[in-house]
Amino acid sequence: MSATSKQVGTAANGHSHNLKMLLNLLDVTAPRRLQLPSEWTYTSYGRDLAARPLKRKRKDEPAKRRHQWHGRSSDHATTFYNTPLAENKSLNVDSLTPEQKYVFDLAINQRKSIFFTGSAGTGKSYLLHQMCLALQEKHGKEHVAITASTGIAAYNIGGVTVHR
Ligand SMILES: Nc1ncnc2c1ncn2[C@@H]1O[C@H](COP(=O)(O)OP(=O)(O)OP(=O)(O)O)[C@@H](O)[C@H]1O
Repeated sequence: MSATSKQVGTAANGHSHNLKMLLNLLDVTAPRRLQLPSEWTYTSYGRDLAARPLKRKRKDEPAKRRHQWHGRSSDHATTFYNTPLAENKSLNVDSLTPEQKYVFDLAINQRKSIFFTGSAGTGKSYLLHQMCLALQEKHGKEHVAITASTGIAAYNIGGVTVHR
């Protein structure tokens, strides 16, 4: 009976000790005095501390680079020409494969609304860039909008997200 009580007592003490350790670790009681390196801290204050240099860095980024990543430019053509895929690429219809040429012709010459797809690396992005270049040449850069449903997809094709 006494052994059981002792065991219970020890367990309770252990819990309280563990709780104290946890509170110390999380520094719930005094978050403002937290001095641990940011990667060791788990309080919201610690996360704030860790995020501060990133926020500062983001603020210091040149405006042009921010436009490039977040597509905040109203000039879609500027964003398009800043993407790695579009760099050093000019309109070259002769470079297209017969399948690419077929799709290109449907969209650009026959003005059809089209959906094209294919396996990875079959040249969809390349074709899309060529079509964008052709449309920009035909109608002017400011009249061609390139959009995608997610930020990463938009960045890949030099566009902006649809909701912008
Ligand atoms: N007609 C072409 N002439 C020259 N290079 C091409 C042509 N078509 C595609 N490529 C090149 O082939 C590679 C793959 O093409 P691309 O990235 O357009 O494929 P994708 O179908 O968009 O791939 P993913 O589905 O993985 O995004 C790229 O390096 C691209 O420049």
